[in-house]
Amino acid sequence: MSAARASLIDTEVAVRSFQVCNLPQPNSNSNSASALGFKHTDMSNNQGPSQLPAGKTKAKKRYLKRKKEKRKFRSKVAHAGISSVYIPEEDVQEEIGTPEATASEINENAAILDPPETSKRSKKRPRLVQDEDVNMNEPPVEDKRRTATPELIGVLPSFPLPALPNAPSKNQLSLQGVDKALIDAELVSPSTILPVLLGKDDGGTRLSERMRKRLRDIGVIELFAVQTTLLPFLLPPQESSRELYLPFGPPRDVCVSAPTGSGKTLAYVLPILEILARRVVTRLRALIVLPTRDLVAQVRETIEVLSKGTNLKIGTATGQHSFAHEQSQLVQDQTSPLQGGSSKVDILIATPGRLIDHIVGTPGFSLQHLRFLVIDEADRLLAQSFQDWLAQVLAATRVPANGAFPFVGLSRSRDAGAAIHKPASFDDIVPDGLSPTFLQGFHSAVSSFFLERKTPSCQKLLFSATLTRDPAKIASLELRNPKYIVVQGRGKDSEEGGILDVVTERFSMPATLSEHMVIMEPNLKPLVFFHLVHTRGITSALVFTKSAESTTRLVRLFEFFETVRCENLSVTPFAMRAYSSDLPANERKMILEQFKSQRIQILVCSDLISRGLDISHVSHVVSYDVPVDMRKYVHRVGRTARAGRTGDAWTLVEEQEARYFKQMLKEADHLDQVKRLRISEKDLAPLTGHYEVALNKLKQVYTRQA
Ligand SMILES: Nc1ncnc2c1ncn2[C@@H]1O[C@H](COP(=O)(O)OP(=O)(O)OP(=O)(O)O)[C@@H](O)[C@H]1O
Repeated sequence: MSAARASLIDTEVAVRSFQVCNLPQPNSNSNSASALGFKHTDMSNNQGPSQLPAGKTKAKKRYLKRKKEKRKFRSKVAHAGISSVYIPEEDVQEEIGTPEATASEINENAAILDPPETSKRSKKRPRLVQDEDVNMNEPPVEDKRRTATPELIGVLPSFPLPALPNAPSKNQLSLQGVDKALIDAELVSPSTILPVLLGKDDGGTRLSERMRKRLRDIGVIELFAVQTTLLPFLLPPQESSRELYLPFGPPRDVCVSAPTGSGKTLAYVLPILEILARRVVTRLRALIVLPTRDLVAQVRETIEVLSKGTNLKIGTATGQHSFAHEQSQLVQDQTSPLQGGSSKVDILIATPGRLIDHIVGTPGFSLQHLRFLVIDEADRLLAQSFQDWLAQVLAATRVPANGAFPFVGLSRSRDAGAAIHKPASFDDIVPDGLSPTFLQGFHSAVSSFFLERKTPSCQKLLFSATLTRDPAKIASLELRNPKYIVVQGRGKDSEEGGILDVVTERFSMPATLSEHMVIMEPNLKPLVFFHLVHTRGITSALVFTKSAESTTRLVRLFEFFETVRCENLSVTPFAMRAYSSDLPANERKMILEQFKSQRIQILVCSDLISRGLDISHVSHVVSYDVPVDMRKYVHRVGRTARAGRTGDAWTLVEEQEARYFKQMLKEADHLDQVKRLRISEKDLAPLTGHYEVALNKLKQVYTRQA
């Protein structure tokens, strides 16, 4: 069969299918057939019998006769007013040449299939789109560029014009890539407090009767928001169900962001003491890491006060004493190869440097039994990478992946890995504890139901007023299903705002803090400071400078000034002292004691003590030199207005620094909170004479030194 013939057959098939559907025939068929050179009888014209070939067959005659009868019948029907019978001419014509099909059969089929309206419509052009194709839910969008006929506009579907998607909001963008746990943080209002009740009823605090009594004894009558949130999370409801270790349901780690002075220390100290109070044997079960010796001493004091009557032993490792002395204070037995170490303390408070020294170099010092690992001032400690302290501490709390016994203490090597993971023979092992980490070490050697692999129960608790959201730093902590708790400060009511504030590192401030800035010429800065000291009712102030040199100069100038001012007056000069890391430890301790007992009214220091230091009576904080970043600002001003007390913070800003400082506050969404204090020359006039004398005296001192 040639391709041309195949094409013709296809054409005929198409024509038939059109007939069945009663659609008009495409005219092109006959044209295409003739164009291909085939002799083709054009059946589309309504030709009469005269055009038939001369020799008629019987069938054709019969057909013509019937056709004639049909015409007669049609004209009769028309006369009778019956117009609903449809007899398509085309169908009749098509049947010519197919003698089997009679005109009456065709006529019958046509009458059944097609109502008269259809016959009219079939003559029209087929509609491109049916009405029901158009989505009625969407209003048609008029495309003015199209020049369609009104008929087409009515029937064509309308598609929305392309448009740019809505840009994500700034808030949405801020949350992108942020740890899901942080987005799901629990937001806590500072007003969430609980009373500390005496007697059987714990008032929802989950604290034991003994602990509540102890708190009342030291004047704590209610728990602050961060404490009321964390205690129920860390303490099971029943005292009797407080297991030391949870090998089959390891606890979740916790990250807490709460303003300065909001009571974060008690929030971790109380649950640690409550859980460890059940221990029988002394092991190192809680490790608290802090960035400075001063903070270690402060937290130790708090724990000692609250742990009275529990028999828990507390130790510190800060490097303040000799290494050998610390070793003897921390480890019972430095000679026996005890699997879990042999600790003299239940709770160790340490700075990271000295802690690593003990992990690496103290025989019998082990973190295998650790139940709590607290990292206070977490953002600052995570920023410290010396000796890779965090990785070493985490490694010391778990068993190595190869399943070797975690054997500690016999190596004095400086290589921590060697000390912690040194494999030992089974004979060397002297089991002395049942912490999950300890038991994990046995798994590879002894297969037993009782020694089936347990999950370490070491729970990490992170705290800061300026918690980092840096995913890399958080990842380095290897947190287990962490829960974030965010205590909102002043003016942070909305849920979205609370999380966004943490995510965008806009830190909360205590609600009781008032903040001011004074912008002045640089040469007037000391005089402005002296003016504030004498006119703003200072009783106890912390003053922050940018360097030890700046501290020394300010203290000397102030001493000269006070001497001159008080010469002719019967008043006691203000006592101001410098507090810096250059001073020997015991002198620093003494100065701090004098400040705490208010024998010194003004302490001038660097950012060394801007974090964590808790001195309740500090009425004012002065940033004599502007802080370099918002974190430092938050911690400096946070030395006042603690635990619900009021406090004032002033920042002295030299004219050329004003733009930078304001921008820093603006970026932290905090500019509105810091009011500008204007001090005129008239205000300063009463002090100018004394100031000039003091300045000259200082110049003489420096000239002599040079
Ligand atoms: N429930 C309480 N009732 C009364 N005083 C409390 C309570 N909880 C804590 N305090 C006191 O509030 C002060 C601030 O507490 P803490 O030092 O723990 O604050 P912080 O949140 O750690 O502050 P920072 O971030 O500056 O270190 C301390 O003097 C503490 O004794």
